[in-house]
Amino acid sequence: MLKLINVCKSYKNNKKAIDNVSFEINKGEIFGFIGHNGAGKTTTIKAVVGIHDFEDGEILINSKSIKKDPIECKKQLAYIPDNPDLYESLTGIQYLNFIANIFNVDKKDREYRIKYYSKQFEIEKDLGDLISSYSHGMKQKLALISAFIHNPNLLVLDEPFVGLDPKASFTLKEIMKDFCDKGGSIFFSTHVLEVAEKICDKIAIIKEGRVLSYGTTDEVKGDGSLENIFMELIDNE
Ligand SMILES: Nc1ncnc2c1ncn2[C@@H]1O[C@H](COP(=O)(O)OP(=O)(O)OP(=O)(O)O)[C@@H](O)[C@H]1O
Repeated sequence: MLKLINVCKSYKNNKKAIDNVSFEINKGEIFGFIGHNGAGKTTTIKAVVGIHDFEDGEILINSKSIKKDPIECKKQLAYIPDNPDLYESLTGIQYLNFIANIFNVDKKDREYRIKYYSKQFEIEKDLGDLISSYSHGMKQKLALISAFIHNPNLLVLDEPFVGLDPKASFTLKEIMKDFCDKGGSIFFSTHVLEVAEKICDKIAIIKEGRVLSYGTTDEVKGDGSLENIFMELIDNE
């Protein structure tokens, strides 16, 4: 579903933010991307979703190149950044309909998905209110609901658990598992190692733009905990 082959990106200062990053996410897999602050997670994510160009390598979404076929790739995915900018002067429901319009989602499907996900995240009764009146967590929930509106094949989430209360975090984990059980794929970054260890099929650990470890969760953590392996790799490499 998503394949990165030796992807390199530098910013204007010529320092490589990501260096030869390669990994693959298959249909039905949850993939956790972990690394310290400034490791290159957001840069990789922005390259995957077509926001950042990159000098070398290739990124394929469902076998299509994000460089050569960006529209087809973007139709397949939904991306939620770590600090989503929503249109504050719209109500929640107006925003969700706006996103549904962009992706040409028909009335029946959008109504069903809006109802289903807003109920799951318990913001059904707030959808008529202006986004400017929402708390940080409510905005995060609205952004997450918008990601499911067009039933994407690939969900790309940058730090999706930040700002969510424990109940909403639990709900999101359940929704992520359900989404992948139905054949979707998820690529997400996180600093919450317990969550990664619990829900991910595969994990990559990145440091200073290079992938230090990559494989199934069991392969990456071996006999230890993910936290131990992470600390070891980050301190020693
Ligand atoms: N717009 C930019 N211009 C120049 N350098 C940048 C830019 N964005 C990121 N970088 C640099 O690229 C490297 C990777 O940053 P990135 O934001 O990808 O890290 P991250 O792993 O997402 O970090 P965090 O966990 O703090 O969000 C860092 O050295 C950062 O300073």
